[in-house]
Amino acid sequence: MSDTTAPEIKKGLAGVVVDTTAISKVNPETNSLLYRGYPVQQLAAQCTFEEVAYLLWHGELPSDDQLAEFEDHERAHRHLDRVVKDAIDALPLTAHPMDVVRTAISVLGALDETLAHDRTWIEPDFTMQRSMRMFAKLPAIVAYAQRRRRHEHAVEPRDDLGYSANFLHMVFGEVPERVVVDAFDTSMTLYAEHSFNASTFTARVITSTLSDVYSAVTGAIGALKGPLHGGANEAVMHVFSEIGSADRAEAWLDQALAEKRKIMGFGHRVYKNGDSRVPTMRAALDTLIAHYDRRDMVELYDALEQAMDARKGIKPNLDYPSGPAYHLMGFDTEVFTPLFVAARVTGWTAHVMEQLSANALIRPLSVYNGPDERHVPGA
Ligand SMILES: CC(=O)SCCNC(=O)CCNC(=O)[C@H](O)C(C)(C)COP(=O)(O)OP(=O)(O)OC[C@H]1O[C@@H](n2cnc3c(N)ncnc32)[C@H](O)[C@@H]1OP(=O)(O)O
Ligand SMILES: O=C([O-])CC(=O)C(=O)O
Repeated sequence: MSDTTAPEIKKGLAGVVVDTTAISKVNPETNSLLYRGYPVQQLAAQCTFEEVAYLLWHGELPSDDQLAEFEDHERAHRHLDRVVKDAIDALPLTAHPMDVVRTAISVLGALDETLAHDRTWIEPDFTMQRSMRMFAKLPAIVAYAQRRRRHEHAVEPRDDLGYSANFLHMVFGEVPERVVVDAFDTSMTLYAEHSFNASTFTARVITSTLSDVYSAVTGAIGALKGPLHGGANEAVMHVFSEIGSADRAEAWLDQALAEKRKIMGFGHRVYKNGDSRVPTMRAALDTLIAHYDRRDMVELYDALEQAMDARKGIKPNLDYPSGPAYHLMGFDTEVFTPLFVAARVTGWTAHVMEQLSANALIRPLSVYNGPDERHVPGA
């Protein structure tokens, strides 16, 4: 008898609702994104990234006192231990910065003595403290990764600077003008959180086994690296280099589509009419283009966007404006996705805490389509 009850397979879990979350709401119908109820555009305009991190972890925006205490903690944990620097130095200079960042987070976990001694790592206090440490140290890790590639010495953090100004100081050895710091801070807020995307889901799967928060973040970094997810911001810059100038965008696109290539920085699993974060990041990119006097960049940006809309009706995602923005700020292309890590560690760890608070092991089913049962000769 044929099986008439074969389960429906949802490839890529497309359209599958797996849990609830109170951290963010992605709404493709209204093209909106809320963090804990607040529109992300308002957070980007009114709040620092530190305030956004506090909101994601605690559910509410901080009072002045709470923010001061939070900033003190963040500033106190910015330094990178010699052991972590040594571990990074053991890697070849050719290692991709995403691999450097993933390794550094893994090393931080291995150095955490609590993990060696007991299983309190699933307790909320432990997870919150360690999330803060990773959040505070990631700028130093990313800065170290870029400066090392350039054969430059490490720059120590400054505790008189906010998160974004200090981040840029550690990468470039100086604090850039306000317009650059603001654009960078905006990008951090926009990248911070996006419900059950692939890397966040990875973090939740790892957490669901009652593993620790470092392991969850290490795995999430691996998931983010791929060009269908966070790796797209780096890939956008490679596309821009391939195209060269605005007048070549249409011909380049026609050929790329004929070769069935996916155009990096376009399309989204959830948003089908444009990514809610793009207008805010595009506005930030425009301020950078004016600041650095790079009209050529926006001409190429617009030409490819218009050609893609005309050919496929597919809109840009957040990685499309972020890639050129980070390029103008002076980051190496390979460091773009690590910047995404530094922002998204807030969202990932908020999800780790949410998962732990109402845990169920994540373990879906599959339909077997391999050979029928057979026997090893002689068995
Ligand atoms: C921050 C982020 O992570 S945002 C995502 C960043 N990733 C990228 O920019 C990579 C490029 N984009 C893509 O590959 C896809 O749009 C994804 C992976 C993001 C989403 O993909 P899915 O939801 O699985 O949509 P899917 O791949 O099925 O696309 C539907 C159709 O649109 C096409 N399409 C979607 N995105 C693109 C693209 N960027 N370039 C060309 N065609 C595309 C697909 O080829 C497919 O066409 P078909 O129906 O003729 O086969
Ligand atoms: O939501 C997604 O699938 C990808 C994305 O935009 C993000 O993680 O920011």
